[in-house]
Amino acid sequence: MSNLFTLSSKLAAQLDQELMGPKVGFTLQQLMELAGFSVAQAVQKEYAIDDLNKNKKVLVIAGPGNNGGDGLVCARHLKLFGYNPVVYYPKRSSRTEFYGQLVKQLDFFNIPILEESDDWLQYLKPEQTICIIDAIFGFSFKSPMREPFGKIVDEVSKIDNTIPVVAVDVPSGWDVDEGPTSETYITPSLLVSLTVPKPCSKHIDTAKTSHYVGGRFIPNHFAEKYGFKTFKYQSTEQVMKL
Ligand SMILES: NC(=O)C1=CN([C@@H]2O[C@H](COP(=O)(O)OP(=O)(O)OC[C@H]3O[C@@H](n4cnc5c(N)ncnc54)[C@H](O)[C@@H]3O)[C@@H](O)[C@H]2O)[C@@H](O)CC1
Ligand SMILES: [K+]
Repeated sequence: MSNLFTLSSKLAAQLDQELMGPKVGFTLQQLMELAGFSVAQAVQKEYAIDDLNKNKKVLVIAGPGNNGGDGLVCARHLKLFGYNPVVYYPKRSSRTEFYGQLVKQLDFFNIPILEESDDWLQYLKPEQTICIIDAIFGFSFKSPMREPFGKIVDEVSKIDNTIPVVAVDVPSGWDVDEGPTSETYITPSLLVSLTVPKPCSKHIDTAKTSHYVGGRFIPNHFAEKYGFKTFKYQSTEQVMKL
């Protein structure tokens, strides 16, 4: 296990609340835009488009909360980067009007959005798909997993990384603090931790999984309050390989 600095699920939620609280004043929209943008940038670094894969898809699986929202934003940026994203969004968030707006933006970009009953399994074939974005659950996941997500995670884990899986913030099904302890979970090829890695990321197998940090939106004095230093991102980069 690495000696990487990590922030517990409780503190990550507290940090998030503080950023969006009255003193700091970020909106969820702002942070999600940067989070989704950074994941798209990590995908571009690890799975670049070339002549062989340019017609393939990127399957973005979006969950019901803000991790899913990061996936919706990421899909839009991937399209701008030249990829062909397809979004599987089985349980749409009705938390705020904002989610409806994100969906409208995907329509505007002609990005297909599959409903729960649509055939998303057709994209679980290496000849069809460059990579899969796991934006199902982030730092608020609590086991056991309810359907339809248990079946979805099972299907993705069955393909055994014949298509690389990119986990947004936390690999879905992993306990945020304890790691892969539940019955079904994603084993990512790439993990993009947002703001700061969560304790579960100490359980990734670094021989098989690349680990990036993204979500470049806090100053050092704020990071220090939570016991860490901001990461040394290069120039205008939105992600850094750990
Ligand atoms: N400061 C940050 O780091 C930021 C984090 N963001 C993202 O927000 C995520 C956290 O978002 P949320 O707090 O909305 O939580 P999540 O997106 O992790 O999950 C919450 C949703 O999952 C459902 N859920 C939880 N456990 C479940 C289970 N066992 N079975 C089925 N459904 C379950 C909940 O009902 C809720 O709808 C982070 O991981 C990150 O991806 C960004 O969007 C914005 C900035
Ligand atoms: K995830």
